[in-house]
Amino acid sequence: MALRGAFRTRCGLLSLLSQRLPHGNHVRGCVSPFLSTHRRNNSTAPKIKVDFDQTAGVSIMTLQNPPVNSLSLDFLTEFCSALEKLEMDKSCRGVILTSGQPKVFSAGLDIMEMYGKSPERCGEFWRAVQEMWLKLYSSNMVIIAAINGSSPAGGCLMSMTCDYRIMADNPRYSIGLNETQLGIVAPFWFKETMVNTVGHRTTEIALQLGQLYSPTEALDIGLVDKLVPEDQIITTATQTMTKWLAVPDHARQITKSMMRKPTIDKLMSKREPDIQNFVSFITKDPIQKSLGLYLAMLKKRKS
Ligand SMILES: CCCCC/C=C\C/C=C\CCC/C=C/C(=O)SCCNC(=O)CCNC(=O)[C@H](O)C(C)(C)COP(=O)(O)OP(=O)(O)OC[C@H]1O[C@@H](n2cnc3c(N)ncnc32)[C@H](O)[C@@H]1OP(=O)(O)O
Repeated sequence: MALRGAFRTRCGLLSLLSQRLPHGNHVRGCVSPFLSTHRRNNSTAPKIKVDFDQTAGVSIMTLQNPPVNSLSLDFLTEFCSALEKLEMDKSCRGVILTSGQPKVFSAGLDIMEMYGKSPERCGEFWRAVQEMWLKLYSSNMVIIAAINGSSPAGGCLMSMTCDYRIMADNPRYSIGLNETQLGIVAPFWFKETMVNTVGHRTTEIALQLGQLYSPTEALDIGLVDKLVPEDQIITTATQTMTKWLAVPDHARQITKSMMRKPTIDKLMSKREPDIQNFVSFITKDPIQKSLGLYLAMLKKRKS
């Protein structure tokens, strides 16, 4: 993908931005003309499809927020509500997360939710992002990601909250926390989720470079656990789920909690300051300009 190439160049968008961005304070509604016509998915169709196999005790949650499953406020609200229902249903012991969109698992946080929005709206959005992470990372259910497409930034975060990650073996797909490439910063709980997944040193390199990995590279560093041909991703996830569900729930759940609790507690105790940090950071002029340029680049590479 052309964009992946751009992400990997040292003299990419970020250095361009550092040369061009003026310093400034808060911004309101700096929407550039091209964005006013930016196609949005305002459909009221369900953004999550849940197929529950009662016999197996497993649900498949299919993300269907076209075109790229970006994590908008509406999407996150619907996702959290669907996950909560499954969590409360004792007959559901496992969830497979996958995408109904071609080539993309999730494009990450919806950039339009962070661009030209009021501080109040940004705060509401960030609370929903936190909620998604908290619900997934602390779930008692076994959650397996069937990553059937690219999964940058928030999409990678979502995948990393799962207990096991199976990715389609397609070199055109990529996964990673590429926030710095947008001129933004992965917050501490994104960082800690990655440290818990691939270790400190790999995370240090990955986050500073905003690195996106091919499936093979992701497998090498342990960002995903298994690669399979795309048409085998759901059968492999189902087989893997059977293995995980063979372990007594209470023992597995206590172990999972023991591994994840320190990170969860840290966000729980800092939720409000984390929202304030996000709002004050994202509404700054240079950050808004950086996001605007990134959106323009996304748009331009299509033409
Ligand atoms: C003291 C300091 C403290 C600092 C810390 C404090 C706070 C932290 C601050 C900020 C944290 C923010 C964390 C952010 C996390 C994120 O997730 S940001 C999102 C990052 N996502 C990306 O970079 C992905 C960009 N997209 C792509 O690379 C590609 O779209 C693709 C996913 C690979 C799919 O490619 P393709 O199939 O070719 O599709 P198109 O590129 O043509 O896209 C179709 C349309 O979708 C639009 N789009 C794509 N991604 C997004 C997105 N994430 N949000 C919104 N819209 C998106 C794209 O522009 C196309 O639109 P049009 O059809 O042109 O209208």
